[in-house]
Amino acid sequence: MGLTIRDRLVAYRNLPKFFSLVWKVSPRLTSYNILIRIMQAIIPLGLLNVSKYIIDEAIAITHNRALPYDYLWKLIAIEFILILLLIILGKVTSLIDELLGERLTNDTTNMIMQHAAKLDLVQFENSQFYDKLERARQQTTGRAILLTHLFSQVQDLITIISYIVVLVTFNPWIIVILLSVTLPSLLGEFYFNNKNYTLLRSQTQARRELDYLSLVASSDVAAKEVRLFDLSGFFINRFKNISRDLYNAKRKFGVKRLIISSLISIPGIVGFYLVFFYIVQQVLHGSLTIGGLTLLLGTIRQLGGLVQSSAKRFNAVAQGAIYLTDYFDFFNIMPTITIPNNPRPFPDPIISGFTFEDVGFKYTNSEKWANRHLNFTLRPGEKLALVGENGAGKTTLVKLLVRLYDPTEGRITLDGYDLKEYNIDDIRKQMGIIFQDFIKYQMSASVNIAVGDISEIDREDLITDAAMQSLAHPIIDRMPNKYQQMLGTHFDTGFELSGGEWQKVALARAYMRNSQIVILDEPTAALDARSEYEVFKRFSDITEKKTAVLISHRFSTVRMADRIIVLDKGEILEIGSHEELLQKGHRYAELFELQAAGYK
Ligand SMILES: Nc1ncnc2c1ncn2[C@@H]1O[C@H](COP(=O)(O)OP(=O)(O)OP(=O)(O)O)[C@@H](O)[C@H]1O
Repeated sequence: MGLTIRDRLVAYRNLPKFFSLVWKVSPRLTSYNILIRIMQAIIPLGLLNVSKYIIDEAIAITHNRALPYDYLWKLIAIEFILILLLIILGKVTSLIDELLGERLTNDTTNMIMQHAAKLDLVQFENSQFYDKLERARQQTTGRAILLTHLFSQVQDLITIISYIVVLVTFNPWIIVILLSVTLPSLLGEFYFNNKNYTLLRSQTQARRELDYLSLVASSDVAAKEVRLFDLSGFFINRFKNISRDLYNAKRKFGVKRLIISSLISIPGIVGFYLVFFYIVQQVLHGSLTIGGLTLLLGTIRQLGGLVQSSAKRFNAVAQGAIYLTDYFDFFNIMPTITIPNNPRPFPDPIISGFTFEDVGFKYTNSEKWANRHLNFTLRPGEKLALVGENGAGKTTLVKLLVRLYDPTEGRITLDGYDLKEYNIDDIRKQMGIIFQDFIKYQMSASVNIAVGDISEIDREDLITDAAMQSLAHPIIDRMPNKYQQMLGTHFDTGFELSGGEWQKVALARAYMRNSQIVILDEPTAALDARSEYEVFKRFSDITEKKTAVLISHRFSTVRMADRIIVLDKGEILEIGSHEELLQKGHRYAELFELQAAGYK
């Protein structure tokens, strides 16, 4: 899809907002930038004028040798100073642009991170939202380039206006003629820039695939499979085919552009020589000096170049401005899970527990109920296990409990009051939770544990204690740098752990937090059976007074819980203790027997 002139103009409306963003990043650097650019914009005209006087004075001296040289030397000195100033100012602007650009990149990235942290999980699962976030994020360097383009554009416009004033003062017709003859090539420039943008946009998917192919063929993650399945030839060929198509499309477009833009530049050249002819006539008639001739010709030549480059930049600025729409839109997205004005204090200790009152939940992008008709109470101090087949709704239930989502129907109460009446930060503070897809932070072992309660990052004793409880301590103790050991493979000094070892480290996070509720959503799936048994045994000893919810597919673990909820297609099928459920002889008993038989 190409950009219409209207799209471009609409996008330009983002620019004042963008400017105020830049201003906020650094009012000082922005003011310097503007001041220096205004100077840079006016100096070229000054230079052309000084050259005019130099030539006229030099000619006057050749006609009359008796004239003093002082004035000529002064003019040359002024020209020298102006040129020097122009060069230095150019370098200063580059530096300021670079500094301001870097600060803009950092500040906008920071703002995106801050805003993203405020938003709800639900929003991250909406693909349109995610696209917006991704585009807002990816365009960070684009915004720094846009900044330079924008300032350069304003600078060039000032120079263009100063040139037009000179020409209009001499003869307004010159401008009329020049503009009309350069119009075709100007429009051509717009047309081809737009086509080029459309071409690049249409190739985005293919280019992304190229990036992906080169990544897969050379990444550490895929190296094992690529070798074993002998896939490198396949990837390389695919890369070659796609890149050849892209190259051909680019060449075809480039050649067409070259031919047409050469043809339409002819009227401009003819027009220029008509004006040139007219100006020379004026010199021959004595109404214009040689210096005047050079001033006018220099002005016309430079004006042509400036108009062309501004036209090109107009497009670049418009494209940058279009991406700004994504950026500003992203900040208009507000969290849907809100905090009440006068939140209730979180009970400490919890008295009657969490009650699910006919709770149902549907993900926004799905028609299916992930949970439905949930009615039960999680009592304080209770150890509750959730079991059920894949997709039965165990994780969703836990996410509702910690208010990562709000129920679609029904409500959850805590000590008799709706969970929505409490401050969400308090709820989260009181929950130590580890999910099955926990994050393996490419940071030190110590940080990997401290994330459980980041405010205690300096408390080595707490971190070690937590590691002892989750059985991670012996693993960390064996590593060369112990708790300061960088984990993962991303950095040179990193030490990769096995899946189960990572889980033990992540589990320590739950012990870091001094919370009333602990939730373990299958963070032990990669542990061997003995480790999982030990982890949970310890877990129930240590969390004796705490309320705990655990999700596991291993019945040897599940049976340790006080009560077990069996979920099926999002609904509660059975609820009771291990013995009660076995006695009932329904699904739980059936699944338990099935697993036990496997071990016989
Ligand atoms: N982010 C999501 N968007 C849409 N549907 C989802 C999302 N997450 C889960 N679901 C759907 O909700 C249902 C319940 O998923 P949930 O993750 O709660 O199951 P689970 O019991 O924890 O499964 P498992 O044992 O595989 O971890 C599934 O059908 C799943 O496809």
